[in-house]
Amino acid sequence: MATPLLSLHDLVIHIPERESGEPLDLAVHPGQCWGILGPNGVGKTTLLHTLAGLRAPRRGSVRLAGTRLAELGRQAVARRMALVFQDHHDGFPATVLETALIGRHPYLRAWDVESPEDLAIARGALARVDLAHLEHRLIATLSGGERQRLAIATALTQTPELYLLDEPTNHLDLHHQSRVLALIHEEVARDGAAVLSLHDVNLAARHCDHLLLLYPDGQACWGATDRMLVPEALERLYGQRLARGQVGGVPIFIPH
Ligand SMILES: Nc1ncnc2c1ncn2[C@@H]1O[C@H](COP(=O)(O)OP(=O)(O)OP(=O)(O)O)[C@@H](O)[C@H]1O
Repeated sequence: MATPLLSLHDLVIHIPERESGEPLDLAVHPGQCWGILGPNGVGKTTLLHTLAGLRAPRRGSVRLAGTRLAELGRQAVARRMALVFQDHHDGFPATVLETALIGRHPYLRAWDVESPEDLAIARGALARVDLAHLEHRLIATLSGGERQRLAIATALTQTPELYLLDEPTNHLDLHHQSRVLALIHEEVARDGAAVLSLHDVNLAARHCDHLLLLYPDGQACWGATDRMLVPEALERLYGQRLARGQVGGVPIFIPH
């Protein structure tokens, strides 16, 4: 099989107050969309930060396209991997378009200015998340959902192969939840890959082809979505009884 875009080797993430965790050994290949599911505080964000090389694991390693993350420079990583994390800090008063253009920085040298092509890529990304009409707005004036869509647009502007997204549907209305997950699908279908944490099992069932379940005691299991969506496993994951139904051939789970 071809080299995976991302691979986890004997990886144990560092959760300060947890003694141990099951080592993760899995590979994310082009064309795959992986969902991370688990209750609050289980380590979804910590895992994504570790996969991005922003936090050291307790044990094991992460490889990006076959090379250990630790051996790659940040610019090389940023050309292949885009991150959408939960905290959006305003560094300085920037417009929506200026912020999306940050996605082109991995391709520019120190004193380069963005080219017309960079501008076209950023504008195209803003249009894909329905933000084209706000390109001149200051980001401090955006709503929570608009900020989240801008973060997605900035990642799209980066034109990476791999997306790491922490709760990408956060703050989004129903239409934009669907829209953003469809966009991720489009990127994955172009030989990309995505790893995203989600709180909504039903979105995961519909949009992810592989799932990683993280349990509070440090246990984990992973595999193809249809094998992972077992009601008993999900009930144990969340400590919540679930009723299962089906819509259009896709399972749905409702707390009861
Ligand atoms: N700097 C820190 N010091 C101590 N504990 C920490 C620190 N950072 C994170 N933790 C703890 O590590 C655990 C995992 O946090 P993480 O944010 O990865 O969880 P999560 O699964 O993303 O949660 P949520 O679903 O609530 O977003 C939590 O119990 C959190 O309180």
